[in-house]
Amino acid sequence: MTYPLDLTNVHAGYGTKKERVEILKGATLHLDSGSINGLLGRNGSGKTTLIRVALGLMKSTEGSAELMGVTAWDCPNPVRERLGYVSQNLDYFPEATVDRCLGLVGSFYSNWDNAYIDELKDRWDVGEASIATLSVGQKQKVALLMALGHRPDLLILDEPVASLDPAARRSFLSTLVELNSDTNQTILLSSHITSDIERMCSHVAILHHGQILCHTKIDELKERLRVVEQGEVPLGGEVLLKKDGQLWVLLPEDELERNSYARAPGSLEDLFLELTQ
Ligand SMILES: Nc1ncnc2c1ncn2[C@@H]1O[C@H](COP(=O)(O)OP(=O)(O)OP(=O)(O)O)[C@@H](O)[C@H]1O
Repeated sequence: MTYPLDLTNVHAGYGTKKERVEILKGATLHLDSGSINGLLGRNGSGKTTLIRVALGLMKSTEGSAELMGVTAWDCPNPVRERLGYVSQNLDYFPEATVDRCLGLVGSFYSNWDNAYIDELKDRWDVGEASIATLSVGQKQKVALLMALGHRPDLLILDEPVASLDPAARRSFLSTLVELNSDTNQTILLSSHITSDIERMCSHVAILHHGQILCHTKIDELKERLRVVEQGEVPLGGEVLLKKDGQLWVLLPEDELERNSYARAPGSLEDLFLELTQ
């Protein structure tokens, strides 16, 4: 099966052979086509590093990273054209105006949709100014426009809404959900705002200690996660974590009614904090 993004047992880190820090230690993540995935992890857990490997900007030392079935590191241009990416670094073309900047990026793509960009500019209230004079939130909007104009099949966003005000954040996130339902676009979005992830994503992936602790539908995670004693994992239960002598397990459907299991916290934020403490 070919996934838009397929990471298997990825190891990656920084530094020289002598002084190396391993950040990803066997991370595995397969994104289903058309899914919207929130990537959660504590500060410094390696979300940006995982995104760099996924995009072929950084080479893994072990494991494999594939985009649409081809190795991310050697990804050919026709596959790259199907990607959209917004990084945390927003200092693109500071001397250019917004339109000049969008025009330049658009000229790289044969399918750039100017009408769509104009519509989004109106919707997000993006005016004409030189990039250098924009606030961080305004720059973030321009970066998002640059990533959306060619309607990519896979959109990877590294904390895209961190600097947007609540109104702009909602508007942007609902545009993403619309896009996804119109075009079956696959989205990976890292964010610390768990309520946003809960509201707009179908799936959540939690990165912890260099591995993807779980990657599940959010509803299922909230419904099926229970704490069980050692030796009590039911058949078909998926152990996510061992903590304080207990196991955090995704129960199979037919075990949900048993009362002997302690229910995990209800909100994604509480759950994330519990899982990664
Ligand atoms: N270019 C680099 N060289 C050396 N170390 C780096 C580099 N980039 C990141 N790191 C280190 O790798 C670790 C993971 O960083 P990364 O940016 O991937 O985490 P993150 O989960 O995206 O963090 P945040 O949520 O704070 O944005 C951190 O300890 C960071 O200091």
